[in-house]
Amino acid sequence: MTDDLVIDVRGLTKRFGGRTVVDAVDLGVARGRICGFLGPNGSGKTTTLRMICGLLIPDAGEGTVLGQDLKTRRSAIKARVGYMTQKFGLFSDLTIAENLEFFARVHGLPRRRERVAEALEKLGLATRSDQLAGKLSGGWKQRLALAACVLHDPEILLLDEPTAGVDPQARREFWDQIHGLAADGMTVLVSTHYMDEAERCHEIAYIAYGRMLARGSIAEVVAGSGLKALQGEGHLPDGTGADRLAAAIEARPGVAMAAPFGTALHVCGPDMAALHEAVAPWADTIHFREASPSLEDVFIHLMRGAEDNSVVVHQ
Ligand SMILES: Nc1ncnc2c1ncn2[C@@H]1O[C@H](COP(=O)(O)OP(=O)(O)OP(=O)(O)O)[C@@H](O)[C@H]1O
Repeated sequence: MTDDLVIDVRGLTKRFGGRTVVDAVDLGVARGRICGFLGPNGSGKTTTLRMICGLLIPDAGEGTVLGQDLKTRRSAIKARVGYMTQKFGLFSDLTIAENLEFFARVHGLPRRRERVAEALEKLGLATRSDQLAGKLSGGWKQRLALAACVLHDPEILLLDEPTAGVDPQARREFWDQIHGLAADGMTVLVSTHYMDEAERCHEIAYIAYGRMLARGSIAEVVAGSGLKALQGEGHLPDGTGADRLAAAIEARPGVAMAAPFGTALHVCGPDMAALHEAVAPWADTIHFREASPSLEDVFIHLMRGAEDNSVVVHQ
């Protein structure tokens, strides 16, 4: 194990039927880091998380989680990892405290009452402990699910789209909780489709069609994509806004994608000179300035360049 890598896996591979849904994925995450796991639907994020927490046996690959061998020490890994699934099951007719007591019992935890009290306190649930889980808003339900996942004092949290469908304020508070846990030494691997959440991670990993396509800090991933961008604003003489030129500009050579953002147009491609050339027919009246590509631009670009693995190959 590399010194402080608490997740250190290489070549992780999983096949279902004839399809390789996770294909030779390498991932290292150091203690106390929050790593965002991004990628299109069905790209293998959940499957990777399940292999890392010892729930699913990889078909190939090796590595350690918390220094424990992924192949031979799955039970030891499971005991020290908290895993919040996409549809984490809570009992709607039990209170917050009763739900936590139930999970503490399932884990066979000693000092149940104290642990529940600690989790309630740590995640800001103490004042609501008597509320029925079924009556909570989406954000509070997710917070309760998070409390249930940390009851057994895990050292790693694997969170699978924990805030899907939760409003921005509640998502922000949820992320504040995640940062609080990480500040205390928790390592977090969290899958998400939200770009603002990716930006709250220390580092990100982007997977498409089972393959890891980008890894690093946001600045590293954006720079590594080699993508350049122009931002266009203004109107043509006939009143057409820059945002309406997306299709025409995307069809030009050298343009990987063009997309409206409000009244502005975002144009991306691998070569800045080619981008300027592509927008030249409109540049008299539309003002195009060089911009940094967004993380979303980079992800869409990576995904379009990746090979679709959704076709079943029967062997
Ligand atoms: N037990 C299984 N049997 C067969 N196929 C499966 C199984 N589990 C997952 N898959 C397939 O593997 C692929 C990867 O699924 P996975 O859930 O890991 O993707 P994901 O990136 O988490 O997707 P999402 O963002 O939609 O949650 C999908 O095509 C899925 O249908």
